Amino acid sequence: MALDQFFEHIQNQFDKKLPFVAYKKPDTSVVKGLLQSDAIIHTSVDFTESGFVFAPFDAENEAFLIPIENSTGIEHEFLPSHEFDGATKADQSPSNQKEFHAHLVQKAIEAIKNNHLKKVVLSRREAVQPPEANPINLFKKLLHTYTTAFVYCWYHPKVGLWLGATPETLLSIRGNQLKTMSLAGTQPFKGSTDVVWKEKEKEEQQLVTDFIVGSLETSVDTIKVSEIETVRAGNLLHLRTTIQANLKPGTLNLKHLLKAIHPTPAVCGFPKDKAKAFILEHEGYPREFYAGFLGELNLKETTTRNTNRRNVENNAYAVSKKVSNFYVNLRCMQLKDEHVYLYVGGGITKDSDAEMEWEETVHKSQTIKRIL
Ligand SMILES: C=C(O[C@@H]1C=C(C(=O)O)C=C[C@H]1O)C(=O)O
Repeated sequence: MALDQFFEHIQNQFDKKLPFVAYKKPDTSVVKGLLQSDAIIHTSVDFTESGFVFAPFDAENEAFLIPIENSTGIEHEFLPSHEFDGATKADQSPSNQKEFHAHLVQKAIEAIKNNHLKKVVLSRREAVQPPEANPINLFKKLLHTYTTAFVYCWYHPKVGLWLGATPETLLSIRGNQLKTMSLAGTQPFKGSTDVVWKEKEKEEQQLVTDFIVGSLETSVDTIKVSEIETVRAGNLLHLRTTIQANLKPGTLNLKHLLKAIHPTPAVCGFPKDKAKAFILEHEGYPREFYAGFLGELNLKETTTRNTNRRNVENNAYAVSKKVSNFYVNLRCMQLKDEHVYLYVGGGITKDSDAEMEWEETVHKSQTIKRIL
């Protein structure tokens, strides 16, 4: 199958109003698709199913599933033709949202100063001009522009269509090995990753690391936490810590792990329940799948090993592992009922400045705006 045919399959599926997901994992050169054969809504009950999961911010709501057994998988090598230079475009964010956002940030700072919260991530939804291009073309543009992101296009006729290019891994599980990251703190990329971070950013990122390590503790044997590094995501820089662990033998319980870790303080806040309640009460719009998570659920990965001894027919043996790779749904947009929305947010702490928090959401909105 040629690459054009890959995209034609996805386009046909969309034209037939059948569910699908197409995606490329960070730093890989394969674009994959999972095309569901019916238009039924499937959900994940306990994350023991196999397929591709699309879960909302609010874990009380349903996580949708494209089950492996009801779908056809396709894939193709994908080599990006050009890389994005990181240039920032002029601000086109609606100023009428600015006042509301500043108010919201102020309310959060008060709640933090009154000791109700330590951090809360506040976001907004921005309606953008419907792009002329169709979603499959937008997906292609995202693929070419953001090579180190998890880039996806997810569609269900009864739910909507989402596209994104996220820099954040929620959880990767391969056999008994677990990987995740703490990603927080934002500044515009201006040509170098050798930058200075303020205490505010360092503290808010450390809070995410501590939360993740704490929430994994009962499920893992050993845990390795990397040094903090500065990473680039399109026109932005973030602070990142990589966390790796071995799950206690025989204890893989994805439902339990996800409940503990999602949503992290990178997209919700701390303490989790209070931050979530603040968001649901004050943000003034439904996040739906923004800051939720999505990705491969319990896929079987088989690697063949050969012991290299001659004339022994059955010395090649297959090792099979269950693999899950979930990403946080950030830098995303939604096409729904003739509307096009993009979603952006940032972490608020006691040291936040309302104007700068607004600017941060404007910068984040450019990840999507530049492909429209
Ligand atoms: C909430 C978003 O991003 C998250 C919040 C960040 C921050 O507060 O600095 C940085 C990266 C992400 O973990 C978003 O992109 O909408």
